[in-house]
Amino acid sequence: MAIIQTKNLTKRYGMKNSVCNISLTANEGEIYGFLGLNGAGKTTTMRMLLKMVRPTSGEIYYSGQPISKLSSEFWNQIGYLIETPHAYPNFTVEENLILYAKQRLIPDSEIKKRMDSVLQQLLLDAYRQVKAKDLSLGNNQKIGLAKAMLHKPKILLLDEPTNGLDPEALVAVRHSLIEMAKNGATIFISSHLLDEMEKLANRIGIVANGHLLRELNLSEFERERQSNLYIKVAGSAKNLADYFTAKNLQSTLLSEEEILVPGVSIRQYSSLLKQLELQNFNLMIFRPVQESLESFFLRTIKEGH
Ligand SMILES: Nc1ncnc2c1ncn2[C@@H]1O[C@H](COP(=O)(O)OP(=O)(O)OP(=O)(O)O)[C@@H](O)[C@H]1O
Repeated sequence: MAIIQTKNLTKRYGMKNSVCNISLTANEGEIYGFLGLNGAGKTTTMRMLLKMVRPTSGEIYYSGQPISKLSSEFWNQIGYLIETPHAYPNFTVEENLILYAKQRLIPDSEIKKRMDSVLQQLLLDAYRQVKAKDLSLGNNQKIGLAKAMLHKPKILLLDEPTNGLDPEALVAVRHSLIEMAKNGATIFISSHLLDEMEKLANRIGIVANGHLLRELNLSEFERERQSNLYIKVAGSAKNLADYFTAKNLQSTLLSEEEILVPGVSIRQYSSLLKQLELQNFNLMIFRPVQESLESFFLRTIKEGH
């Protein structure tokens, strides 16, 4: 079921379209990675989804309801992280969260339990009594995430949520978000951290210059990402590259001993392997490597222009 949907969403500032005819869909339980370079239009789209910015044209629907018709109770089911600072600087982490829980109308009897759970999930437990102004960048970001998650929202909108997080925190946040999505939450994340998104998202939207170039789910991405053949030889990979060139196959030299050959299907592997052995190439590694989301993203943007 479509939970977040936009139709021809557009935002113009002066003569420039920051967001141009974006039609996207995030379904129930999906983690949607909204990917784009700096200035692509991600935050502007997020702001429109959160009613912080009025679209120039186009529509936004939540669970099929136009955004203008949504009740205030509905907005209570949304959690978001969009701008810094996330907290009152002179309040401790705990004080900030209690204040926020009250604003979110979480019953007093529930607040401590929710707060304990979120602080533990986000590895923020040890900082409960620290004032927000004394926190590191990453821990400040975690307060923003804790606030977004505290009331167990059904929809989460997160703008660059993993900014400033260390590797341990990245894993913790990833697990928390995956767990929320498994429990039915729909999570819409804008990011340009593609390695992280590859581990997290099960639907991807690629935006460039305000346009949505591609939207695809995980199985479509699996089908479309290129498979490359990676070969390492004991000796000179340049000779191997020349051999492929003679066979009209392009290749990329990765180092003196390594080479990447795109566009070879796995069915061709055994005959190619035999040919290379016949040519006396001393093969050390011969295996497929999947194109990364980063490479797919850059290729999509390049082709989209
Ligand atoms: N209030 C505004 N007035 C004028 N132009 C704006 C305004 N807000 C955003 N823009 C422009 O819209 C474009 C998209 O900006 P946006 O912040 O949405 O990009 P982004 O994808 O979130 O980038 P980043 O990854 O750097 O945060 C940019 O060219 C930006 O300068």
